[in-house]
Amino acid sequence: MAIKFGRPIEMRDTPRPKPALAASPLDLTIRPRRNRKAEWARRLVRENVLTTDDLIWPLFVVDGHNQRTAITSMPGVDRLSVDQAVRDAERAAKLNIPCLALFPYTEASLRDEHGSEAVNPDNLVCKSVRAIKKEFPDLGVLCDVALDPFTSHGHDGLIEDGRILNDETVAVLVRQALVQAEAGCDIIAPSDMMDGRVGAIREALDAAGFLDVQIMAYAAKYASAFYGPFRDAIGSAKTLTGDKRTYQMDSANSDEALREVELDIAEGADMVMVKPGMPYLDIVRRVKDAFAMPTFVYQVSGEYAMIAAAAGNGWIDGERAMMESLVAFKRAGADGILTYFAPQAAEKLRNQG
Ligand SMILES: NCC(=O)CCC(=O)O
Ligand SMILES: [Mg+2]
Repeated sequence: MAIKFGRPIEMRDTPRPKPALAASPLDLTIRPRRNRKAEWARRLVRENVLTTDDLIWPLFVVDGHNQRTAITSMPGVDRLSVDQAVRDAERAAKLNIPCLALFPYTEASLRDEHGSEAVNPDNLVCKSVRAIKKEFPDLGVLCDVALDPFTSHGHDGLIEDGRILNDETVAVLVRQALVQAEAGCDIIAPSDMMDGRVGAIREALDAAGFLDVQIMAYAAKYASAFYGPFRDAIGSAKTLTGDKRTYQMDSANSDEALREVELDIAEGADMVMVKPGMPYLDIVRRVKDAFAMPTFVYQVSGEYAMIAAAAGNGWIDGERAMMESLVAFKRAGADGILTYFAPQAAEKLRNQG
């Protein structure tokens, strides 16, 4: 069955004609509907506004030239060769989207147990950063720090005897962050959930003179089924062995998110993030209220896929669901949103004037 929003019926400002249905008026002094009577009135009392300034657009990059390959589980999102990523950067700049986030699809032959390609200064992410910053120096570029796009086992860290090694992983992440900063990345975003990585990365960035490179910590990142399509996009869906529950958070927890965020702030995070988005709006609100930090939220691939798939089937109005989901993040307290809808949302906002 098609679920659509009806077109709003606006009341006229002129006196009503005789009502068709007779009823004695209720004795109501307060009628909340008055403030909703017309679009101008709704605009006047609106509490939260989404703007293009709130958007970070994640892109997937792949080796090759002049390539845009569709990602089946993310309708409308492509993997891009570096030259095409630069074209999307141009689109972002034209739309005034402040920042891009880059994720690589690493060739199978370059993946190994240690994620060595992550620290290669010429890997796809570093190449893309250089190419984008060269043409669009004023566009922000965020790079994810974690090993999952580079490991043969699909985990974010190094493994020994089936265990994820925290401190050894942090040492590699520090090197990964440094090659990204050297390539020109503006925001380093550790998404690995190892303990102590923010502090270690901050110290190394400062020691190398990258005093202005920001850190956006994926501070409260939950072990989530909603990452499925992302793993298709970066090619780790088939290789991932087991799950990530020894490092990503348990979806039943909320106080723990505050402790995680507090640690990352103490270690030097400039901005914090909650991920996924829509199932965790309560966490966004708690984090914003508790720390008053720049707080971001990631509307992840599965959230995107649900809306895109339902819209593609004609089951919901995709554009309205997109805008409703994005303003919900603002209402929950987010200062910004990483979303695959960024270009469509920015276009819609521009056309609205
Ligand atoms: N570190 C980045 C992600 O894991 C993104 C997940 C998603 O979009 O599903
Ligand atoms: Mg942590």
